[in-house]
Amino acid sequence: MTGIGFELLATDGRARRGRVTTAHGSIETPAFMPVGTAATVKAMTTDAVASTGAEILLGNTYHLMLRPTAERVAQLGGLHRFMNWDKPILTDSGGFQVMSLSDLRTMSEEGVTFKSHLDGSRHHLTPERSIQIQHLLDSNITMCLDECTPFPATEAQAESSMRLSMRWARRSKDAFVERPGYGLFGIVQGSVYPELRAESVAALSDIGFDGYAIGGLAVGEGQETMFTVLDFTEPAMLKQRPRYLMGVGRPSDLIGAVRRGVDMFDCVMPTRSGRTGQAFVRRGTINIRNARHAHDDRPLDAECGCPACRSYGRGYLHHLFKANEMLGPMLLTWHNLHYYQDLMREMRGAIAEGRFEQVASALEARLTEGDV
Ligand SMILES: COC(=O)c1ccc(CCNc2nc3cc4nc(N)[nH]c(=O)c4cc3[nH]2)cc1
Ligand SMILES: [Zn+2]
Repeated sequence: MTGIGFELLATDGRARRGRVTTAHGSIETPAFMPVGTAATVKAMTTDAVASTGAEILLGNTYHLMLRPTAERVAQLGGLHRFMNWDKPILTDSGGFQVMSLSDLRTMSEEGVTFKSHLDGSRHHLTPERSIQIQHLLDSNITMCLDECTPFPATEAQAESSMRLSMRWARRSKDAFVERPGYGLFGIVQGSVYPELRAESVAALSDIGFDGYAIGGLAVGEGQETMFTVLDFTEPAMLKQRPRYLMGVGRPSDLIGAVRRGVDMFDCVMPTRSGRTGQAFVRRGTINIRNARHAHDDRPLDAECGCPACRSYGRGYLHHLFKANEMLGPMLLTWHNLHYYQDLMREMRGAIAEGRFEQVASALEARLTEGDV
């Protein structure tokens, strides 16, 4: 098998149950990837991440090229060895992070030049350099360097941005070193415009990739627009290849996107909001810092089997956050990741049994019960 493998095991409507196979193991889909930006899923050991059921992590080219550099990670055995995670890793290519984190950046046909948000040093990222960095990291799934088209964008702006990304996709593919168990994903752009999305899907399919990400979403367009874009983009995408919706999302986003044929997800939501005291539970969300949890001895979610819910009450978690104790962010991060994996596992089972719509509607109905 050169590249990565993908088996489509079952479908239920447009929802898909599949399996991605890589050199570091397989991933059951639909799958959620915890974000491990700087070679760590913040506040979690890799054993803790594995205990939630996660089978693949996301790393970031942008952060790791700045610190400690890709060459240092390679020198120390690659990202798997470096961070003690022996399962698959996907790395984003850096374009999105440059635009959202660095300053003084200039875009050209060649690539993007930017100043580090850490120390102001200048850096140059091209498709070729991004692919080389992800190779040095020993990433199982490499992402093409693209431009995430800002939202909103006029059709002309979106067209020009998407076509640049398609030229960069060709250069990324030419720079990628094919290895069994390692793959390269293209990224569909085109903002909210059906013809541009279709042109991008066709361009990437002609080049040929191991999987196809849907980029340019979760950039402030809102859930309804995101679903509309999925509704007209997904049908044109190759069925025998994984689809990855970048940067998504909240539980209701995941349910709606799985319903529309997405196989893979990543988002900082469960980890970043966990650190600020927001817990995702089956009935909605809980802000543990709210005074009404101070005397409540119930677990965050009675149906959750995570270490936080098994051993601690809301009153204790409330105390930890009020006292700014580091165990607070650790436990809420662990809970959120565990809940996200439970949600994906429940959807995988439902698709396999042909009960997706029934299960998804019930999950969505419970979520609207609000802050509990
Ligand atoms: C507490 O939660 C948060 O702070 C928080 C912040 C941002 C997002 C949204 C992230 N959205 C997003 N990430 C993305 C990453 C991307 N990478 C590439 N290469 N190309 C893209 O086209 C692209 C689009 C994205 N959209 C979600 C949650
Ligand atoms: Zn829990």
